[in-house]
Amino acid sequence: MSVPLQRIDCLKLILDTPKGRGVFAAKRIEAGTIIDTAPVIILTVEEFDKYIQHSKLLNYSYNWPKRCRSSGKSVMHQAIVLGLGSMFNHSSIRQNVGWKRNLGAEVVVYSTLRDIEEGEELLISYGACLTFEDVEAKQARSDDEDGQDILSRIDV
Ligand SMILES: C[S@@+](CC[C@H](N)C(=O)[O-])C[C@H]1O[C@@H](n2cnc3c(N)ncnc32)[C@H](O)[C@@H]1O
Repeated sequence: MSVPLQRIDCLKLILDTPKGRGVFAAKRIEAGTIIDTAPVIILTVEEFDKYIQHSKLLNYSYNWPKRCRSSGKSVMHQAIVLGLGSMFNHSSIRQNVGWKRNLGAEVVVYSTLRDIEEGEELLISYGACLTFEDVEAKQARSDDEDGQDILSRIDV
């Protein structure tokens, strides 16, 4: 069995964003473009519970459903995504890259959800359960508080 590995070459890694390292477009990328195909390392439940969840690698793991050989039931595992897949930052409102697990090939395929302009960050959604404070949510809250502050000073 072989898996085609696709990655576009017009990307750059910026090291010092407010979210740490992040992937940016070095030129315009059209909607529907495959950005990367990232192989994963699937962890056993024990490996994750005993070691990985207590380490930095927790921040680089994805839920990975796997069929149990004996029961035939699907059991949720965790997988570490290799390469570029681990460098995409999260946005709840500005995500421009979608991702899909290919369970058989043990890869995650990332593709653009819309046209992305040169200089834009490539952002995915990690879902609702974040293990860190989202800088965008923090920014939105402080913008909101500034608005409330201005309103409270207006005499009506
Ligand atoms: C998969 S890594 C992404 C690459 C990471 N920035 C790095 O330098 O290794 C996930 C980590 O990036 C950071 N991160 C991603 N999205 C973020 C966001 N919206 N707000 C704050 N930190 C974010 C968090 O530290 C998170 O644990």
